[in-house]
Amino acid sequence: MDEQQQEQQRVTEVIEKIDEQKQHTEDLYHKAHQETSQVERNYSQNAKVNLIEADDRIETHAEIQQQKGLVARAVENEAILKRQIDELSDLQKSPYFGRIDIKDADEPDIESLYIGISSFADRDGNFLIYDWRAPISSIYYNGTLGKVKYDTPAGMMETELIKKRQFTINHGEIQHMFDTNETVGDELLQRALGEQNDEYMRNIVATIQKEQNDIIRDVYSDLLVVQGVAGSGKTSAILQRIAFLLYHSRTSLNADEIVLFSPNKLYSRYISDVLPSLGERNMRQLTLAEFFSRRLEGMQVQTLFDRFENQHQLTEYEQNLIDFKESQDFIELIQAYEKQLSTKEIKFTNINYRGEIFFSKEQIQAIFETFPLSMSNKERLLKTKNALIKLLQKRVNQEIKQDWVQNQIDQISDEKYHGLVGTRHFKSYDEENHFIGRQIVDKEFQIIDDAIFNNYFIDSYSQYADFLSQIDLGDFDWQKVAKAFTDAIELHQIHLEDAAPMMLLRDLITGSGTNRKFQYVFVDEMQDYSVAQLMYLKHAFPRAKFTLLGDSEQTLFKDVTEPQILLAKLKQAFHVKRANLITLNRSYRSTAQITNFAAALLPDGHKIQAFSREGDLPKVIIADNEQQAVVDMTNLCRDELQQYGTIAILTKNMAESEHVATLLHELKPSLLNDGDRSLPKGIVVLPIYLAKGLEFDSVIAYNVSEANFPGRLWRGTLYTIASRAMHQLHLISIGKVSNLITQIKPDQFSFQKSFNITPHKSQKLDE
Ligand SMILES: Nc1ncnc2c1ncn2[C@@H]1O[C@H](COP(=O)(O)OP(=O)(O)OP(=O)(O)O)[C@@H](O)[C@H]1O
Repeated sequence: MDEQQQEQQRVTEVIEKIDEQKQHTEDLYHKAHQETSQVERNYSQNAKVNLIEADDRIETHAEIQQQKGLVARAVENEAILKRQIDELSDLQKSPYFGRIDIKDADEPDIESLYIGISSFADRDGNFLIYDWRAPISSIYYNGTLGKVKYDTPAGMMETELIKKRQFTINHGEIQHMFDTNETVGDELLQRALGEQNDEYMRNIVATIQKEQNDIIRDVYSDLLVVQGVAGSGKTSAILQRIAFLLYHSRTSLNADEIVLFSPNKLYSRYISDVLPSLGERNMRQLTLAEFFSRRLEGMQVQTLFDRFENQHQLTEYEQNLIDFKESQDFIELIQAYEKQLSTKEIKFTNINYRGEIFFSKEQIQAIFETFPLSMSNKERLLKTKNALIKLLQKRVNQEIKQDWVQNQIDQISDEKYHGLVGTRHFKSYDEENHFIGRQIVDKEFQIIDDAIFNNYFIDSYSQYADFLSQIDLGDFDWQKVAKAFTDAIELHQIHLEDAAPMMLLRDLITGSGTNRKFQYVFVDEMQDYSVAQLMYLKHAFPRAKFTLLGDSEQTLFKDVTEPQILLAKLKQAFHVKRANLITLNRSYRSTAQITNFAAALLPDGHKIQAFSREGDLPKVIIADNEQQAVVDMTNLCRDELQQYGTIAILTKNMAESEHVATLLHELKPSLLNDGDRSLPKGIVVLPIYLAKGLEFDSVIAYNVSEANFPGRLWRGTLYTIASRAMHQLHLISIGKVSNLITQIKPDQFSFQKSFNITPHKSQKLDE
């Protein structure tokens, strides 16, 4: 038997064992299912017991609670077994993708370990497959043959790596198999990357590269910053990292304690399948807009999309002001302002009830002033809150005796009565009356209670305006800045650059706004976040370790910030000890021709390494007018559709996308906007900021003319557009092509004047 036959025999044997285990688990599952049905039946019968009979009530209640517990446990048990069956089914199709042969110094024999998506042991406890996240599996990703080290909970271990073998196994058959000394050989990666784009991102466990593995397995850093060029696998790496962390800290971390800030809803959907495909639950996902609007209820916070749409229209003064408001210095000014706030400067406001003052601001301020100055504002406010709650309780007790409450008690329905009273017993009528009255008033005054609890007696907006008006720095007219802020608030609007500082000020004064539950915070596309926003996130999740990923070159409409400078800034701003910067320079998404073209758009693009997957040169098509561009795009789309599943026409803004979609209506393209949650197949038209983090088989960049992409501030936009393409890239220009492109060496792309004319290299691009 040759080696492949031997390996195939093992695969077949392992699959048989998996099958046995699966059948056994399925039996257990059916039993569990019957048990669940039984306890559910018991529960519904018990729940029907007459609850009106007072004597039975308490007993029934206890019984129902017990039954409820039983139902929950049975359902959970069933779900665990179902998950195991799913995992075994996945393993059956492709039980593993790697093999390492190792020899420990004190062992005479060589041991062969097979690595797959999850562990599998036979009935005698022999591991037939090791989970890719197990300590020993790191050798597969990190090590070259010879002496290797790997980290375990018991410390560093050493062994000798004798062989590394990779497999592609499909439906139980070995398709390819080869030995390698590299991290993970090019061959497997070539195959993975050559495939067409899917609706969902795939996991990359079989082909994780060494530098990606460093990101995935970092359990030490409090702040991990990843600067990775477009397509270098940042998003892939964080998802595998989450799966790794969940495995590594199985008993102390669950998926609900991890939050990922994602750029948009399309992206959220695109990545949603990776963790389930690895047998893990998804983490929480939020966009920055969602996070802000939850914390600033009733306000319309400017979205990042709105910012992108309008940024290029800003004057230099306006842009400078935004930059300053988004800086660490500005956040420090807020912190200093809050520290020195005197009692008189705190902006109290009335708590109203049904249009009338319930607690006046003077009354609240007077209470606040009764607490000693030696306390911090935060402590004094907490005490004020408690005092207000006591006063409210007093009012509740007085209110119970009012006619309106007594009237409601007299007219109460049986159902409502039982809802309020439950299983309680009362010694007297008065006691019962007081109890019910209290419930009614409590409910009525809930809104006041909420207002106290949420610190609505502090006018955070006026406070922030006050802060703005007293700044004495830079060339800005701060009185005007404060007025513009207040005017926007009148319309329930808040600019993006004001949101984080404003919330921070509110939280610092009131001692609120922090969530200690989250252990990990991930931010993808970090270049779209300001330092002020990131500092606010750190404040909001004080216990969490942060992983920030991005590409400074994909900054839209702005100059880039060097990653080292950003790390230094964040390290200082976050007050962390263990910060780590990992740089990824190899790009996997696109063919080498597309990556090299995209890299050439950047001044220091030479550091970007293309993965050696060959394809066509990107093509610039010059149309004389819009009509001709439409003909070109139509022909192009029809051609590309023969070969590819998704073709994206990317524009620089929404208005342009709408225009293009109208022009191409015959092709019935899907026009995507901010609210879209899924990516259809076929032709899609969308602005680049909505395509962040996404990729398409074929990309058409719309109108890359000098008039549409003038100057260096558009460089990042063009680079981001070009780097979304996996297999084909076309760039349509109406008239003279942007200088950002014409400065590229002519052998890195081809061009043609009109779609049906054969390309002619000597033709001048800017003719
Ligand atoms: N080790 C790998 N094995 C297989 N595929 C990989 C690997 N690394 C990256 N890829 C693929 O490369 C593409 C780009 O990866 P990903 O989207 O994670 O990159 P990114 O750095 O987040 O990109 P961008 O910043 O441009 O959005 C994806 O299709 C991903 O599956």
